Amino acid sequence: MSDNSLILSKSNADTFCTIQLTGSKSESNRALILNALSKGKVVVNNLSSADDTVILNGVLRNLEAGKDDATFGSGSLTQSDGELTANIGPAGTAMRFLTAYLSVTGTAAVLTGTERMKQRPIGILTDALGQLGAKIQYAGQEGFPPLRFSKEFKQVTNKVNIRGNVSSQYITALLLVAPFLEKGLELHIEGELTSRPYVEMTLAMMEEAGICYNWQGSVISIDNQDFKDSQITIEPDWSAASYWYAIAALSKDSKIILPYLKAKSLQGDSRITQIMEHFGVQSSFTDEGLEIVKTGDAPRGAFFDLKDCPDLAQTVIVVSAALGHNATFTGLETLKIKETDRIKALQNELAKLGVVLREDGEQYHLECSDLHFPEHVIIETYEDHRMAMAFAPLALKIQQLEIEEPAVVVKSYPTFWDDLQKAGFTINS
Ligand SMILES: O=C(O)C1=C[C@@H](OP(=O)(O)O)[C@@H](O)[C@H](O)C1
Ligand SMILES: C=C(OP(=O)(O)O)C(=O)O
Repeated sequence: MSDNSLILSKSNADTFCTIQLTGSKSESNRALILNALSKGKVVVNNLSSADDTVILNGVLRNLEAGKDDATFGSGSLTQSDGELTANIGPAGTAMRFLTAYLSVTGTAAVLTGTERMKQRPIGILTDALGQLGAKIQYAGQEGFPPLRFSKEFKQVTNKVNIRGNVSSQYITALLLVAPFLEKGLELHIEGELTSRPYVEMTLAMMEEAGICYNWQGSVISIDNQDFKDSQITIEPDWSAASYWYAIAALSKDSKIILPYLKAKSLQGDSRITQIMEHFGVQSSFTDEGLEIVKTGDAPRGAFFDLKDCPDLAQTVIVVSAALGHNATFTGLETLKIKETDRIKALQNELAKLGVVLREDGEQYHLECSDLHFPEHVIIETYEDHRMAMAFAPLALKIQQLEIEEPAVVVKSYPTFWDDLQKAGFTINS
């Protein structure tokens, strides 16, 4: 065992528990921007404890209070040589949403993040903001963070073109600030729109905050308008729920209750209910919450398109591998620019079980003919919370599952390891 790892095991293969999940980080981070732009008219309830949310909240609260020497989670706001720097650590949504927010509010600051964040592209968003009139400079490599924002913002047009196939977060960032823009926004999305449910979530939450919009074909228009006094209540995180589906799927028998998840969710990752039917897990919404049960009866799915729910990819691919289901996946293009290159990370770690994830143009084939479960496997996590959480359920199949850098889970699900213990997993460090 290395210094920074934990060993996970489970003495029996049945899982019966009730787990209270934290709020959705996607909903929370949208709500925080709406709260800040509305000057508090939009009130947020049940904010996520995800580090990505703690960071965005910290930046916004400290900017509001005029502070310049604060740390919050793995983020900070500091002043040096007369320049204010916001460090948002690994939080993609914080980086993208703040890029739009700092631009249009004319906040002179530098926005930076982890070394990985400096490799995650942002040029599509800075170009779009440039079309609106923002003056953003690259403080490092062109097209990537860190970014330097200027004190002045003068809107020159409301028409903006943006590519839709790299990250929906660029589009969400622009939509969130649109009601604040003097001339409003007419956003023309070019090409395919990836992660579409996240854009739908943004607009639905803006509607809750009293904002009217018009979405026709590939054009979304939002006029300059005021927010209304409103309350937004954040639903628990469906991406976090997906790991409990994986645990149910790999258990012999299971009944897991996840309170407050809704059948009609704004989160596209609620698609996990349908996907997991293919792995023998059934969902029902009861008075106690979402109940997930292993039935074992599975219409074997052999093809999954995850373009609408990329954050489910690791969960679903690992479950499929562990059950020995060969399958083909599409819609995985954006995985290479997330917390790590998730395709490479999956390929490396699945190889330890004899499973191959073979790239074939836009398709990825999962080939499980050599699947085996060694007694002790070490899983690397690549600074990616979802690598740790997607592989953890394998402790139901592997006697000693060692997870490197387990603290990565804090990004979206800080109590993940505690919750596993509640569910009967044993953790040794
Ligand atoms: O808007 C959001 O809250 C998110 C959008 C998705 O990113 P992409 O649009 O880059 O796929 C998703 O992967 C991310 O975890 C959260
Ligand atoms: C991709 C993710 O986050 P982000 O892009 O916001 O860093 C994620 O949580 O899986």
